[in-house]
Amino acid sequence: MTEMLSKADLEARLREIGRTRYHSNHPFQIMLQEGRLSKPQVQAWALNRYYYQSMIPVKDAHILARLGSVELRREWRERIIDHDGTETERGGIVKWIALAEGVGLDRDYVMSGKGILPATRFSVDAYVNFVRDRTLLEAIASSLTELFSPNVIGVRTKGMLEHYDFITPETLAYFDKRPVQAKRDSDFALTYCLENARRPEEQQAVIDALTFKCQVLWTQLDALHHAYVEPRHLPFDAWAPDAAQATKAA
Ligand SMILES: O=C(O)c1cc(C(=O)O)c2c(n1)C(=O)C(=O)c1cc(C(=O)O)[nH]c1-2
Repeated sequence: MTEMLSKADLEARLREIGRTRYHSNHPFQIMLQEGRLSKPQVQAWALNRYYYQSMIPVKDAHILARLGSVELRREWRERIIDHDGTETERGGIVKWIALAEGVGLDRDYVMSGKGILPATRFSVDAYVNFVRDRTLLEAIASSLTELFSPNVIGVRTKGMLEHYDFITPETLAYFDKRPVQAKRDSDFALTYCLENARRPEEQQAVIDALTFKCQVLWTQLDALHHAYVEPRHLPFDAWAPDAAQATKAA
């Protein structure tokens, strides 16, 4: 890109990436929300996504350490609090464990990280490393997928409650606060990126960071689909639906 885009044009480019590349378009996501997955396939999703959830505050701590003002740090630290919680309020990580238990997985097994797909680990670690190693602008831009998450969370939650008899509102409590938090966080990140991408190369870096992050999310669903839907090639050491240690005794 050689031309400088207006802020409105850069925002339009970012929204177009979300429209085409966000994981809301992934076949596994569509099967999940349409009730076309079996219980073990939903369990595999919950188990693997725990690793993503557990690493979000770690990647946000990398960003926090690089923010140069009290105001920016105060804003960003909310993300870590949302996931880690406080003495009085459950955070997202604890709520995700409850979700995993709610679909019948054993909490210690989920927290151990054993049995997740290698591609889950590789893509989540790639996200954390990207945020650690790239510029602050790219690190912040890589969170912009959250511009698109309120919509997919709404569709997914509604669909799961409608279609699966083993899913209750309590199980999905993780998602209750996410749309509001995601809107607050992504509005802030978008404003930051639009204001701080002051050269064409920086604008391109923002676009590339969002594209990369869409790939991080997409790869996780590709891996689930490959292992648990079609062709069911289970990698060595991955959780198998009948693995006794992973599911609660009835
Ligand atoms: O349910 C979803 O589809 C979804 C998507 C995303 C996202 O777009 O990265 C996040 C979340 N959920 C989420 O719960 C969350 O805490 C979160 C943090 C981040 C981030 O990159 O900082 N993305 C997401």
